[in-house]
Amino acid sequence: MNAVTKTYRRGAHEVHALRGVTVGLPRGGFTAVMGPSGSGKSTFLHCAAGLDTPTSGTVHLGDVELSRMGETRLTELRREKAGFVFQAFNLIPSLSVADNITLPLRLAGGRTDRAWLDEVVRRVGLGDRVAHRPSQLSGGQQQRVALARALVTRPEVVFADEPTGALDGTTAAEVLGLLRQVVDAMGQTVVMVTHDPVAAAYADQVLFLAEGVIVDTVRSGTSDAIARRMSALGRSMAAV
Ligand SMILES: Nc1ncnc2c1ncn2[C@@H]1O[C@H](COP(=O)(O)OP(=O)(O)OP(=O)(O)O)[C@@H](O)[C@H]1O
Repeated sequence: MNAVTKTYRRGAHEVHALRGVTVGLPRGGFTAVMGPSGSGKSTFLHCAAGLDTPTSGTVHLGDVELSRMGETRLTELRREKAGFVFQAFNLIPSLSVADNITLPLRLAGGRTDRAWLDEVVRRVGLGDRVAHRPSQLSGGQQQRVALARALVTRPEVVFADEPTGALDGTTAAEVLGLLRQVVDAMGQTVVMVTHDPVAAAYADQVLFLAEGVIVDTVRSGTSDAIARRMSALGRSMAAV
């Protein structure tokens, strides 16, 4: 993404959620995005994924430029090139695990590659649960379904917005370990917004946003180092 700004209008006011963000997210890498509340993390993710369009600047997803695309084409492109994992899992309760996972393929009018589906289900450890309904699964298992659904289209990037926000520590660690594994073993690119330094430490690099700009990047940071960077950011914001 290059020189991306996003300005929201709230009544007579303008909110500058992103103020000129230029960053390349490494293909086959795991990037975490952190920052104080209101720093623009969700806006960044939404612009990067084509869920929202920037006010100015350009966004590429793979080799396609999103920023000037109409809504219909953008929707198609998101289905083809982006996978999503949200805090609230967002599974369809009336569908089985298998049907939840293959939903993006059906929406895109594509065929299900049986071998790939089996591979994805195996990788996320859901082999014996495919006939279950989401309500019959634990939170961690539901998030595994969401991850499988995100991977099934072989997306350019998996975008995860607080994927462990609703999970306890042990279950969160399992889901983060899986995200790490899809990067290492499958070469998948993952971008994750998180508040949690422990979660961010699973990433290869952590981008720190403050007031709509990237103010720092930490590579291969421990959770302690990331937490220290975050609290320093909090203090400098509080001093403004
Ligand atoms: N649709 C919208 N309309 C108006 N203002 C918005 C909208 N979405 C976000 N904002 C504002 O833009 C700024 C950045 O919001 P954003 O949600 O990207 O931050 P964030 O870092 O994800 O915050 P949090 O950690 O609290 O989720 C905030 O001031 C927010 O109030």
